[in-house]
Amino acid sequence: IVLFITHTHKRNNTPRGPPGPPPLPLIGNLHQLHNSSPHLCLWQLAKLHGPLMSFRLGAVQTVVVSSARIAEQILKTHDLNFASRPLFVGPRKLSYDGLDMGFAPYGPYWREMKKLCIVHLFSAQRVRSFRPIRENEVAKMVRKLSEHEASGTVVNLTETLMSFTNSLICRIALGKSYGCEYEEVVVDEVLGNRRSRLQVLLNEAQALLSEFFFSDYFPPIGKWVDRVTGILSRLDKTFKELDACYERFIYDHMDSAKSGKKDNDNKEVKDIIDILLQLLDDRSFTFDLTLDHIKAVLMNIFIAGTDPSSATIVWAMNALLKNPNVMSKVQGEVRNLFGDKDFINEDDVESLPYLKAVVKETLRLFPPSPLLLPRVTMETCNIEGYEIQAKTIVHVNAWAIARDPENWEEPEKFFPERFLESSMELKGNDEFKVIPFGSGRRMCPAKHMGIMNVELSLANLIHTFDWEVAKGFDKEEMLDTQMKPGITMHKKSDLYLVAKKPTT
Ligand code: HEM
Repeated sequence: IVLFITHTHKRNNTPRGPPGPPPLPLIGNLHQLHNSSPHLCLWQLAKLHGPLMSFRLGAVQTVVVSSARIAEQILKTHDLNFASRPLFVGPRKLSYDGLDMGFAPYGPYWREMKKLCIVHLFSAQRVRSFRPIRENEVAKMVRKLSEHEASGTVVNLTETLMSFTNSLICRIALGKSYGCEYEEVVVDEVLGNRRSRLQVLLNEAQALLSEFFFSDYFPPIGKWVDRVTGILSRLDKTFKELDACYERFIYDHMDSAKSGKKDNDNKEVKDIIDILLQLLDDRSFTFDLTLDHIKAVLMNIFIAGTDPSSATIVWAMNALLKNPNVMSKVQGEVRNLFGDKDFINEDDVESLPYLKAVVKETLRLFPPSPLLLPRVTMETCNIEGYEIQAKTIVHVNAWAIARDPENWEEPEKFFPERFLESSMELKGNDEFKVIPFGSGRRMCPAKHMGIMNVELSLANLIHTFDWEVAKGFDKEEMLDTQMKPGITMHKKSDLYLVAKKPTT
């Protein structure tokens, strides 16, 4: 009786956690999520349980935020307490035990690594220095597409854009496109398009970063299950191959620095490895920079730098093909101003407000990281009267927030005009209605680079060509908005299109 009374008293006086769906024994709410689009399942659940919802995945307590008001609490008011990341099995391995910037837990090491990245890799001056590479790679892509246009052959635009962003990031990070020297793999059965081995490895790493590892959710038996399913050996194999690639890139740079010959496509522009190798002798950091730190940063640049940009351009083209009025308005803007030019450069893009609005509207409706990257609480705290325990995993559903009818008129409509009338810059620090780059301390440090990649390539794609869905493909099916599973939200069906010379 004494135990019963003490227990009941304690329970009545314990602050309440956020509401949520009742968990099943052992698995919790795992059965309510499916891997291909967890943000959609969580959005539906949030409609029933509210914008601050808690649930359990195996042994892991999780909270999901689905409104701009609560996102502001998490990413601004209490940002410090929510600034850490959980180091799950996949990210732990691929980030050399959290030596990178994206997956490292919050603390003195992450702060120092962030300083290094912001000052040396993502500063406005550094991003400007990569401009010739961006313009050169976009021009190369347009030349390739012109060959298709001249011969009237079908283009897999999704694959073209993946290769473009991969090639761009290779030149920014490594000085040249290494990928092609590795064995190539056919990835497109219809047209026989191929991807370089490096691209295939990065895609595998991307998949592994969001794969379900039992060890993360069922600690005592999980490792054993992961061994049996083979996922741990898949992770090990990908890690070893990628590690060998990074090592080769770094040693090639060291060799050419010793010999004084720059084996590079970039002429005067310093690439990311050049910059990081110079920092090896810099004693101003609180830790000794090693090759593993450089490899971990390279992983971030490759994974974060390639997929979100190509996914966004694909979603933008998909939306424009589905909305011909918007397509002709944005093409009108570009062609009226620059009709006589062969190439739209980065200065030209600055005078295209409607194109910029199209990119913002794309990022609102199709944020490439719909749940941002997961956070973990450092201490127990109180949000809107609910207690959130320390070590709770937190997902911010940027997808749901950007479609909330409380904040957006006709939220499902692709309507770039809504951004012409507002000064919203997707910065996230004062506007939480649309946060494709996250916000607060862990916000994307390369927002400008990401937006510039998307705006420049989109401007040239729609300026140089008119686009149609290729004959023999079902238009409705191809332009649907289904997504592939993964840490970045890619469109499920590839865009098979025909590029044509503009008629007017
Ligand atoms: C359209 C393009 C891009 C989008 C939409 C995007 C989006 C994001 C998002 C949502 C996050 C997590 C933010 C949070 O947790 O609050 C993030 C983090 C990050 N992004 Fe981006 N990103 C883009 C391009 C890039 C590029 C080009 C790079 C680098 C070359 C990059 C590097 C990073 C890094 C290093 C982080 C981790 C930051 C940290 O945890 O401290 N991103 N990005």
